[in-house]
Amino acid sequence: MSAEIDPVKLMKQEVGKAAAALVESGTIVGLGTGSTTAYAIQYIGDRLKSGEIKDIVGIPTSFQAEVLAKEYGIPLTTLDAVDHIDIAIDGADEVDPNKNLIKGGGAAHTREKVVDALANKFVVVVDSGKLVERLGSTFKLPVEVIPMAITPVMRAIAKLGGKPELRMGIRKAGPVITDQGNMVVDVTFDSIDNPAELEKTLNNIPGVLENGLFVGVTDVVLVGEVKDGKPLVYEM
Ligand SMILES: O=C[C@H](O)[C@H](O)[C@H](O)COP(=O)(O)O
Repeated sequence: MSAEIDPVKLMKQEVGKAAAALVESGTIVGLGTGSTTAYAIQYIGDRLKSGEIKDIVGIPTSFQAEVLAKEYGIPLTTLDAVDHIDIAIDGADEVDPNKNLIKGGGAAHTREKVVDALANKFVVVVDSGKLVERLGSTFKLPVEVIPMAITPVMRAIAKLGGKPELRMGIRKAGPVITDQGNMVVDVTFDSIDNPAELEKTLNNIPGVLENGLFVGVTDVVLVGEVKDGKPLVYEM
């Protein structure tokens, strides 16, 4: 009897492989965070190992991406050592029809925004369950906040009409702590009508480091889908 293959895992694998195929020899590659990008990192490593591509360097967007890149043999560098990024590959929690995103489900959105926004080509990898008509409809908006400002920031967000919740750790007592040593507030908004404006408004609250709205940054969205039991990838 053959074991059931998880369709979501299959979509993530296929879309990760499709994104990894876009990486060319001699390029600087932004390495995103999350379970979908993890497959892209794995396949980039496979292509390097097989000699299909050579001379690439990665810029990780998180501790997780750094660990995976090392595991799969991708040499790493930092933003201090390069003057551009050719391509960045990263996941998302929601994608709207204008290719705007909510990111930060893994609390990595601050570094991701730095790297993804610098890339000449920013490729988003998602399974079809992440596509939404309106941002905020299925996922709470992550906001990274410096710890001493957590109470006033939550108050300010509530005044904007959001319902903020401090993100708590799983198998760790207390709040989630980001790679920068900060906390994350997940905010429910009844409706995000103007993502560009909300992105700026939230970042303007003293104590907010960065929020998970990525507006006007994406170049390509690769979507993984399973149809009749078979995985397929298309560009949105
Ligand atoms: O902070 C995490 C990132 O923004 C991820 O790229 C995002 O949460 C999507 O992750 P996944 O591919 O695991 O759904």
